[in-house]
Amino acid sequence: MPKIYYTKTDEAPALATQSFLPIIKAFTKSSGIEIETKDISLAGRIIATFPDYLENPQRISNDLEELGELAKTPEANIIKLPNISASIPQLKEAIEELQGKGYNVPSYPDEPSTDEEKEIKSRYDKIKGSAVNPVLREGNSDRRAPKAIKNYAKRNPHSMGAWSANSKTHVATMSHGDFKANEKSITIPAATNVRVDLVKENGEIVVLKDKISLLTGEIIDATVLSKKALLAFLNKQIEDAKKQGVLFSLHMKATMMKVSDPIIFGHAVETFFSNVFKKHAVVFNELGISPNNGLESLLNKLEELPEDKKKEIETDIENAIANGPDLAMVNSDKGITNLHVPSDIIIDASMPAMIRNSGKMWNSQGKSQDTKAVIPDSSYADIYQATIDFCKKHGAFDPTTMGTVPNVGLMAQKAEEYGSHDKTFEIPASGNVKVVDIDSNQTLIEHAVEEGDIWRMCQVKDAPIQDWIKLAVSRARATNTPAVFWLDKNRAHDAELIKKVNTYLPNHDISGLDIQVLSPLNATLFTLERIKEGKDTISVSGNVLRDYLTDLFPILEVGTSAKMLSIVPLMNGGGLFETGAGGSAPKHVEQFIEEGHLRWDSLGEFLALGVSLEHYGEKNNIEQVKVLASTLDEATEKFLDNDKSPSRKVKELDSRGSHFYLTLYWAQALAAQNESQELKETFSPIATALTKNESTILEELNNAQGTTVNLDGYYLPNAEKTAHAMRPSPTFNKILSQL
Ligand SMILES: NC(=O)C1=CN([C@@H]2O[C@H](COP(=O)(O)OP(=O)(O)OC[C@H]3O[C@@H](n4cnc5c(N)ncnc54)[C@H](OP(=O)(O)O)[C@@H]3O)[C@@H](O)[C@H]2O)C=CC1
Ligand SMILES: O=C(O)CCC(=O)C(=O)O
Ligand SMILES: [Mg+2]
Repeated sequence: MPKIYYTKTDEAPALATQSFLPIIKAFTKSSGIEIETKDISLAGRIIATFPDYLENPQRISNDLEELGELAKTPEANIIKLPNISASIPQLKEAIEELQGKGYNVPSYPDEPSTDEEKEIKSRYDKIKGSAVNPVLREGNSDRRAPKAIKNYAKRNPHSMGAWSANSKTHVATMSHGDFKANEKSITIPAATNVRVDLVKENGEIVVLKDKISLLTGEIIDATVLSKKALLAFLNKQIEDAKKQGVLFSLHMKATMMKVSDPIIFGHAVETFFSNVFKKHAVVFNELGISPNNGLESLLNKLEELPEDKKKEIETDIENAIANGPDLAMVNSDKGITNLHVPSDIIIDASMPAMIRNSGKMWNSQGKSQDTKAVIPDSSYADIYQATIDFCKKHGAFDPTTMGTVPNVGLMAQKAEEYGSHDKTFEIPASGNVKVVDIDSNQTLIEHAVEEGDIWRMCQVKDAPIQDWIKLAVSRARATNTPAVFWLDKNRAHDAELIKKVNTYLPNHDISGLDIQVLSPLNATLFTLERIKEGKDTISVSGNVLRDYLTDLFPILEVGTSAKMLSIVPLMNGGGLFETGAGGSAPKHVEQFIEEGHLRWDSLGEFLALGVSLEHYGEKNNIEQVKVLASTLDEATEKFLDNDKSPSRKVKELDSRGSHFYLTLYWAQALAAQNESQELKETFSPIATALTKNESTILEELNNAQGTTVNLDGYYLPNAEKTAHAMRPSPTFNKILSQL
């Protein structure tokens, strides 16, 4: 019997899983569906990577690798919850926690010197950053707000901060010397292998990458960000933020862009605290401080110093903060700034959250303030500036009337920038970087570089591009909605992609469809005008814009991307069902531990399960499973109608209570339907018992709130304690156990 694979991840979604997965298993059991859990949590991935360091019973299989292989098969049916894409500080915390629990995994070597340390670092580097999604995403992305969700948002609009035409909020981005400015791109005419060389000024050749295999029709592009230009830009923005009295806030994707963006983040930290770094250069060097890991890691390292030295540096840091522009805060109560941890402010979620909040972020007093959003590379920055300008002119969007913007995203097989980690280099010495065809020895792309510049190469294969264009046409057709390819003919990579769009679109029936190609800026303007008028527009975009737009529009339209349907039709016929675009919500865990209330909204999981069951039923031609899917859809609609999403406040309905209501409505829908007698018989008594015990169950769930919760760990919480904490209603558990 084929299986459904459910992923064990991290933080809030992992907690929610402890409550929701037993429900899924109970409901699918009588239909013979086996739900297998695969551990792709950060802790799980670390443990699976170092079997040779562990005792036998501690070893676990490499579930991510297995799922990655499975994703390439027609049998794949995977429900993927958000997981931590770890920055180095998070990775180190997780390692420390595991070591404290008796796992003898090695520490992360910051500056590996021996071969053994280099090998350890290379294993950790595969776990670092966004290491899960690109492995599983063997298909392109189809993310949208189902009608029921959109209707719910129209009836129950989330709060939207008002916009003033006088807002000083703006985007600051580089005008030259960045990735956008230096991009070069070509389409490969016939399969070949290339190498990346750095030819130093003295003629010496350093091979940066010895072999990259390319397929016929693959688009490659390479570009470089100038360190000098970046530093000049950052200095200017820090000064300007202070002059204008706005918050300085850096927005990056240090997780998915795990090589380039931590370096850029580090330059921002070092520039902001330039006097401190200059004055204490020797000590910092001795302590092995890297600005790329952020201010928090720096402050932790200071603990190793004698008290007076530590105090002196801390005072210098405090002075730098006091003398600089106001810094945007991640947590003003705890004094955590935008520059503390590279993965705290992630552009896809943080920019829309700011736009939703009147264009303001939080300052150190916990008050909201106009902001300079610093997005160093200009490739995609103008979509945010355009949205800000639009809000300044027209006021905030109105969720009760606005249209929707589904996305079809080019993502498969590590497409574009998000697959560039292994081809991104901080340049060790000035010279020229060349992409050289190994067979012909011909240089395909060349850039002059200086020491400290960041050079990178991206790839996107032809088959995923064809699949993406097909998916765009099929979504446009299915919904009769205009589709816009967000591509800039003046950008080298996009120009190559536009050629493909022009080649492959005629392979499809596009009669009567409105399909356009617009630059990201014009596409933003076109789309914003339309959503304001209540009209829908499909965005068809590359991988980075997929990521940005599937938070931007959902957050404006329905309050959070966690409520989105996120399907990845795998290119070999399987299905990967992601749970909205929401992340792993670390703040939710904090609240749960402090007061026993989990505000994680599992709508994304409900929707993913619905499409996963539908896929299962259709693929295996099992009517009963199709009924499970359609009744789950009904239950989800009722869940929305009755507003049973978790509240933000303790002692009110939380994730566990919301799961109870979904269960109740699902059981009721199964009891009410007549397509499957077997399901009707199985679920009628369950529906009756749940209905009868509603108030008892709610009371039991509510009583579990209001006190601190000890899960005995963050990255690897105690399984029993977590399961116990997430299933505190004996009445509910007993009813489920009857299935
Ligand atoms: N697909 C994936 O695997 C993804 C993983 N991530 C990872 O998640 C972590 C956090 O990323 P971050 O950028 O902060 O984004 P998050 O989406 O986790 O957090 C931003 C905010 O969005 C709201 N939110 C997100 N999901 C939900 C939900 N299901 N229910 C209710 N509210 C929700 C929360 O708001 P509030 O606090 O106001 O309740 C949350 O604090 C990182 O490690 C990141 O790498 C991020 C994106 C996707
Ligand atoms: O993989 C990650 O780090 C984040 C993924 C993400 O933000 C997305 O796909 O929307
Ligand atoms: Mg995202």
